[in-house]
Amino acid sequence: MCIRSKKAKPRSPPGPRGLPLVGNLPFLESELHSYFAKLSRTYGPVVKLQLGNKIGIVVSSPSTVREVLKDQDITFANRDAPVVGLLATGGHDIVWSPYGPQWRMLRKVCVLKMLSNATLDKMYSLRRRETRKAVYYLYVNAGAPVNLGEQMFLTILNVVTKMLWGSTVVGDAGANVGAELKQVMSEITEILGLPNISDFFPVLAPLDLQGLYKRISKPVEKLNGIIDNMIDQRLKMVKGSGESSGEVDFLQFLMQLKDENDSKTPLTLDHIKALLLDMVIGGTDTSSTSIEFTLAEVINNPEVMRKAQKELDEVVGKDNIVEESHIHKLPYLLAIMKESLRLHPVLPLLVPHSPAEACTVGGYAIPKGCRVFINAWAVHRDPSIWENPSEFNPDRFLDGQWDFSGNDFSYFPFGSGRRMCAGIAMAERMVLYSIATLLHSFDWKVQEDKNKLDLSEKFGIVLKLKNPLVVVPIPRFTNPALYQSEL
Ligand code: HEM
Repeated sequence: MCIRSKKAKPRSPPGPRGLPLVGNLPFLESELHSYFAKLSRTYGPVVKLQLGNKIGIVVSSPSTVREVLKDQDITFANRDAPVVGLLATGGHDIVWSPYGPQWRMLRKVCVLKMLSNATLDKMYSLRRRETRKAVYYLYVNAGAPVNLGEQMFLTILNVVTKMLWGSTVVGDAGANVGAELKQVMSEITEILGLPNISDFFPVLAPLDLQGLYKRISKPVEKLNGIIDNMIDQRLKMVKGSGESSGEVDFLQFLMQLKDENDSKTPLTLDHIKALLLDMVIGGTDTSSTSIEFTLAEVINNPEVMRKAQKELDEVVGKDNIVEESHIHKLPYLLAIMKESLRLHPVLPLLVPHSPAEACTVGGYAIPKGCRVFINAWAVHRDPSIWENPSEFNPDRFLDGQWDFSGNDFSYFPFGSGRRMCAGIAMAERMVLYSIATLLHSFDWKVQEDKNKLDLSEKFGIVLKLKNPLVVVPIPRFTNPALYQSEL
């Protein structure tokens, strides 16, 4: 229910003046998250922007975020889908579906079945294998600078795609698909991150003035081709004519679910394709970028690295390798992940929400259908909430006061409420297991000509490090057998 005052008509939120027709569009800065934080310091926790024909609302205090994501959760459960985003998934996926029966059915399949702890447990061997391969690669290249961000992206991409269709493609075919996916995904995410006139002036959308729709069409077509091919191969396997490694994967599971067809809202092939896309696009870049930021922060804070390695040595030992079963015994490591996601929430403005009806937030009028940016990045660095907010200090999370549940509106890196991240369980496993393995297996040094790593951020659909994380791994184990690719 929307909260409406019966007395005075609520005022429009304050915000910077714009130009006729285009409004504030020409003044948007490329680092949107820090620009919005600056506006909030001037205009307050609810700011209005005129973005062409569209109204943008920036929300950036715990109490106003709570009004949006908790008190009026249902009203704000819609998305304002970008034109190019809809082209990629046809609107059949979770991320861009409007709040309704289709979204509910997809989310249920995803959270309760595909990404449940039970299913994720069954897939541990896949995550382990890919992580061991990465460790071996780093060992072989020890002592020399490696692009750790790129390595982590490839590792997570392999983990995610193996979980999606690992037993569908076997051998070299899998590696080729990985390389092709990396290419098309970087093209798609780059275009998704660019402001598009078609979103701000829907009447102009058919003209595609910046050519973004045309540009994204090619990689989207390729991505669809890859996924169609996976589905074809899986269908052939069902008929008994394909190879299989014997492991269960999401695609296999979704095809079974489609055939069972026991829901009022049936799962179609279009849904399956769109769900796979959500997992690849939504799951890979977010997780690998978090790993990258976390390692970069730890390397810049040698005392944190020392404490993390001490904890790992005590729990895992130095003549053993990290397993996922160790993770719950590593509270300092969890505090490191939380602190990294506080300083660098990889979706700093979440995914834009949109109210289904006019309502009020912070006492201001919020029009139906506007684009709401929830500035998690600004809340996570608010000095009235966090002591020395720009300092990387995992200790602040050791008392367990904040978690990933989204119940506290001072800390919500995965969002909160109905539309919060559907992949938290998987993200937590992949990120913690990777950073535990990287810190346990290696010491990390910056390149000789540098004292510290530059942690400047670059805004995009996913917040990234501006400069690639190039660092030097130094093996910690005396027994070289612990670095062999698969133990
Ligand atoms: C560290 C890694 C990750 C972070 C920080 C993260 C964060 C987020 C955030 C902030 C949202 C938007 C919440 C909102 O708009 O209110 C989101 C949505 C979503 N995430 Fe994640 N995510 C991560 C990894 C993953 C993974 C691994 C998957 C799946 C494999 C995933 C699947 C999704 C989906 C499907 C949505 C859309 C939910 C909906 O609209 O109902 N995410 N995520």
